[in-house]
Amino acid sequence: MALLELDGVSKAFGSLKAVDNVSFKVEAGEIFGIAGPNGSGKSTLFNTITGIPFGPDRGTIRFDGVEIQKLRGHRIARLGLARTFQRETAFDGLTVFENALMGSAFGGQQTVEAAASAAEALEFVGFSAQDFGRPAGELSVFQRKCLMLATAIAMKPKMLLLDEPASSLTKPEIDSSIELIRRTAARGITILLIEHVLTLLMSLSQHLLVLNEGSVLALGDPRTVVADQRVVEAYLGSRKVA
Ligand SMILES: Nc1ncnc2c1ncn2[C@@H]1O[C@H](COP(=O)(O)OP(=O)(O)OP(=O)(O)O)[C@@H](O)[C@H]1O
Repeated sequence: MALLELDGVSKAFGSLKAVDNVSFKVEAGEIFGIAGPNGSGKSTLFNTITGIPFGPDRGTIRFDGVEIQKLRGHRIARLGLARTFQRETAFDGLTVFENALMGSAFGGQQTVEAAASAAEALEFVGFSAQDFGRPAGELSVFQRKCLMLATAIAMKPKMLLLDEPASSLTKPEIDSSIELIRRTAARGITILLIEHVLTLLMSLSQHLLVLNEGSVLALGDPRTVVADQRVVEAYLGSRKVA
């Protein structure tokens, strides 16, 4: 049984079909990539899956055997589905540790366990104990992305939805992100990943889905998908993908 299964999922804003009849499956343990041009519906798709801030208008979403398309965001999170956002979101006035604690507490853990998971997740993404007391507002963009990831990992999710984890990063930071996502998957967390940076998608994903104008344009092995002429025309232009 797939860990996540979408069947005919749609979401419209007025007459704009932002997500249009999308179906796919993500198997437990894999890294599944989603690409597509600006405005193709990637973030809206994540929103409909997580219920944050809204679910789909139509279609079925099954996570770990449970239909979630009508559940509220916090219920979905507590089933083990966590997400990060395109823009680095953190509570700037709270410390690094308090931010991660928000994740483990939101995930439903009690005080002692929540503190331990927060500390472990922060160390896992590269924070030292000295960083724990720093205000999140002091962090660099890369560190804020790491904090957002740690906050999600502290929830102890079965699956993590990462929305453009490499945006606004330098090449060495992108390489560090690739390594971090790989290590996160090695913890047994299934990953659904939206990204514009193709090197990241190509080096990490076992399956790649390309959205165009809200619909699935191509789905399959990443190398086959990026060689698909429709994908080249819609998304890659004339750029060659090594
Ligand atoms: N809350 C909203 N209200 C109205 N229209 C929206 C809303 N959210 C998204 N849209 C529209 O839905 C379409 C899909 O947007 P979405 O942000 O999902 O695309 P995307 O593929 O994630 O784009 P990008 O790569 O630029 O982040 C766009 O035309 C966008 O303007």
